[in-house]
Amino acid sequence: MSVNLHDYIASVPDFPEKGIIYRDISPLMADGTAYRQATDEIVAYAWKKEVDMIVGPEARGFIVGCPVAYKLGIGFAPARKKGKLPRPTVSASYGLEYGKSTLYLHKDAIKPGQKVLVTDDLLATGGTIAATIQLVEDLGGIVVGTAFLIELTDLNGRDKIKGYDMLALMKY
Ligand SMILES: O=P(O)(O)OC[C@H]1O[C@H](OP(=O)(O)OP(=O)(O)O)[C@H](O)[C@@H]1O
Ligand SMILES: Nc1ncnc2[nH]cnc12
Repeated sequence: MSVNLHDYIASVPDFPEKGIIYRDISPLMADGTAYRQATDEIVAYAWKKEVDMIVGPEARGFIVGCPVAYKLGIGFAPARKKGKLPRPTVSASYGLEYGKSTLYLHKDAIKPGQKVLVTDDLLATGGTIAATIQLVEDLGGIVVGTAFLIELTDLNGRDKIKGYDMLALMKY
């Protein structure tokens, strides 16, 4: 059975605290068929790219990346927010649609030369993905692709990752 992934994102809830149109992936993740279908599409992409390792930013990059890593039998490294990782890290700061943040990756998370796929739920301004790519590259990893459930095309996040291959399952 195949489902229309857009249907799960179509109802846009208000999120007054953030003051933006918020694309909530929760309904998609809550449906096993939709979650598996979205995961399988990213698995097929990662398989073609011969990915060795997946890196995803906290928090929703984990939701997208971990099942892909599990299916391929490869590792997943979390890029985390401030104060979460216990061992030495590299870090990168970035701007968001609603604020600023910094991401951290353990220095031993990636081996130089490993082919890495970066996953996240959504590409908005591109700050998060650009920072995650920077962390991987600081450690000598090769970013062979990026994969998202959603791309918000008006925010031109793509421009921040020019030169990197990209898969977006849904565009708004
Ligand atoms: O392309 P950008 O403008 O960088 O925005 C996209 C990022 O924003 C959201 O994460 P958020 O920082 O809100 O963290 P969360 O996943 O912990 O909610 C989303 O999950 C992406 O990671
Ligand atoms: N518009 C949006 N909806 C959901 N998550 C986001 N992260 C950044 N922008 C977002």
